[in-house]
Amino acid sequence: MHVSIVGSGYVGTTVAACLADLGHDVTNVDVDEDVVATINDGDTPIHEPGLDELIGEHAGDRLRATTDYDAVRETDVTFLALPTPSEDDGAIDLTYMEAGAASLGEALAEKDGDHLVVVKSTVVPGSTEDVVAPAIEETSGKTAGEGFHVAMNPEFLRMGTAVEDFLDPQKIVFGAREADAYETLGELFDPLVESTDAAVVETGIREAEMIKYANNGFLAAKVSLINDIGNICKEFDVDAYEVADAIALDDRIGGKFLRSGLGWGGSCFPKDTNAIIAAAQEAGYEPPVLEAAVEVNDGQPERLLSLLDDHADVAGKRVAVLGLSFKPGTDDVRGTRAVPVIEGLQARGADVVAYDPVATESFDEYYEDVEVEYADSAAEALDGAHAAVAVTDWDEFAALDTEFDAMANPVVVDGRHIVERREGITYEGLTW
Ligand SMILES: NC(=O)C1=CN([C@@H]2O[C@H](COP(=O)(O)OP(=O)(O)OC[C@H]3O[C@@H](n4cnc5c(N)ncnc54)[C@H](O)[C@@H]3O)[C@@H](O)[C@H]2O)C=CC1
Ligand SMILES: O=C(O)[C@H]1O[C@H](OP(=O)(O)OP(=O)(O)OC[C@H]2O[C@@H](n3ccc(=O)[nH]c3=O)[C@H](O)[C@@H]2O)[C@H](O)[C@@H](O)[C@@H]1O
Repeated sequence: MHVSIVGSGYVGTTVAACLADLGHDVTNVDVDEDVVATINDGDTPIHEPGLDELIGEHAGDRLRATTDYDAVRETDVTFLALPTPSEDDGAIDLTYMEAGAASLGEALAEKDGDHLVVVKSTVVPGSTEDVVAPAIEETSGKTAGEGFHVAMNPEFLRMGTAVEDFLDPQKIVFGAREADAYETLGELFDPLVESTDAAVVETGIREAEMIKYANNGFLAAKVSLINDIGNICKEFDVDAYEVADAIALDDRIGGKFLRSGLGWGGSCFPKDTNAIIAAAQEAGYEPPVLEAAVEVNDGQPERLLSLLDDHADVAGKRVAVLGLSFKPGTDDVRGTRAVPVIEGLQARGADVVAYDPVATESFDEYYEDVEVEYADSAAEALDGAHAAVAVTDWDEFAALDTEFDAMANPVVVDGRHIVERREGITYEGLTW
């Protein structure tokens, strides 16, 4: 099939390269000329394992990129993989979706024949039909359900394993109204359904939109619940990781997403929990469990710092921060817990020196206002430090050993259950 994908960030680029790999002819449309040039050169604009190989293989053949929306007319289906950030109050900001839909509508105005528009972005229930479709109608002069059709296909990939997740999904959700839309989506994803155990869920558009928030909300709340339990464990000198290993044996609970500590960050859990809470409030319902999940999450960095206060007065002292990315395996720093930790340390008067294996540059660019010294290695960060805090669970932090000997005061507060306890250091775990 001929597919266009509007927006070529983490999701749009991954989906485009994977659909090309499944045999489709794919065009990425993005407003960013650098992103477009990078893809056409056979390179990846984002860092994801396996993505460079796929783009290298298919660019110039079944995969291309352009800034020109007119290219969508040559395709049967357009996915919208545009950003859906938060407003100041946490509510979803749909301005990118509206702008993309308006440009798409202008291009479709001159297309004869049918076109399917699929919202891939995470949007609150109602957005596809009440915001995206009218924006396309306005500039195309066509009517949704006649000149073009809309559908919703949420994405569940994780950063760091995006290609693997897309090519081996547990479920594929098609939200649509008409049989034709299910059929087109079915045809598009058929190679994936045939080659994996993926379940296909055919549902309504609003249900598809909500499934994405339910998925992320459930996972975020699961981590907050284990953090809540972990905080209780800490009060009673109980190891929350031993408790988690035991409850994981009950398959109604399961063993995933039970790592307690500093809590969730990233570009999606924080924004999506806030967006669905704001949407629920707007509709007249206060969701207490999701609100509590956010509250527990927001409290974890300060709990870590208060444990540090028990062991060291860091005013005027060098403190090492180990890890800047929001999770290991990525240089993405959006929503990272490193920010509240660093700000809390600086509020205590500490001189922060931070180290991350890959995310130093992105952190420095993304958080221009956060002033820290960067080290080239964990050993350099620890050298002369009066305390260290572990923020990201990079494997290399588990291997640290004699590097702690160079600390001026060997206190380690671990927010991720990653540093090994050893002789000679005062070790404090956040929930164990
Ligand atoms: N990043 C992730 O792991 C996941 C993200 N999502 C959702 O997917 C959506 C997209 O997220 P990301 O890919 O992370 O965003 P991103 O910020 O990485 O990429 C967005 C791209 O859209 C482009 N763009 C902006 N306005 C445009 C316009 N008017 N026309 C054409 N291109 C335009 C930007 O230049 C950028 O390349 C969001 O709703 C997000 O919540 C869903 C699952 C996973
Ligand atoms: O909507 C999205 O963008 C994506 O959000 C998450 O993916 P991602 O943000 O890449 O990262 P996760 O691996 O889910 O981790 C999120 C955060 O939770 C934290 N976490 C995760 C698991 C755990 O046990 N404990 C824990 O603190 C991680 O450190 C990280 O900060 C979801 O897992 C994806 O399914 C979803 O598509």
